[in-house]
Amino acid sequence: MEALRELVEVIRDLYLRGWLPATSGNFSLRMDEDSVFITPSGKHKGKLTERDFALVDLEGNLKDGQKKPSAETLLHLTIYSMVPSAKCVMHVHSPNATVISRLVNDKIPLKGYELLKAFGLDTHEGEVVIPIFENSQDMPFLARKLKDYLFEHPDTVGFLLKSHGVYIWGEQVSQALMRLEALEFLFECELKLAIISGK
Ligand SMILES: CSCCC(=O)C(=O)COP(=O)(O)O
Ligand SMILES: [Zn+2]
Repeated sequence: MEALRELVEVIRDLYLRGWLPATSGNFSLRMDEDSVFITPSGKHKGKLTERDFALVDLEGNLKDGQKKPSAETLLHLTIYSMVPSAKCVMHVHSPNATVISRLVNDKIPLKGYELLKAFGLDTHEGEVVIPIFENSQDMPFLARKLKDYLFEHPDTVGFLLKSHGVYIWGEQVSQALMRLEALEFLFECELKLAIISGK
């Protein structure tokens, strides 16, 4: 399947960028109303193939085979249920996302950047807010927090888990990747500005 092949290539590339160290990160692709391909838990992301993906329904039940879906499957499924346009979800442990999540509380407002157009804004004058949730191993708890937030803020484009990493989604693999690259760049800019201004 073309989109899954494309996603596997993207994952390898992101691994080589150093955004998926030590088996971290997870990725999914919505196939139809009730089927999602998701990366297996604990697998090295530089060596993944299309055959490694688990197929689950929107409640996280395996639809076939014996694969162990990502431990963070519930977060992917919450995004698909709350953002019907989302067809691909990416989660990485990129350095800038992880560092900025530790430095800032609650949310990161991104304003004035030309690259905000990656999120569908017409001009640099708009604002994109990236919320930061406390990290937790309790996925149902985290999924409830995320669901409540997305209900209140339906235009959300992604979020951070504190000291953990970033989640982003898109209407197809290429849009999710573009938005991930844009966010990582904007986080790097914000971190550099914080260093320069001594904040
Ligand atoms: C070794 S990374 C810790 C788990 C994690 O945060 C992650 O992104 C990967 O979890 P998965 O179950 O999808 O392999
Ligand atoms: Zn993670």
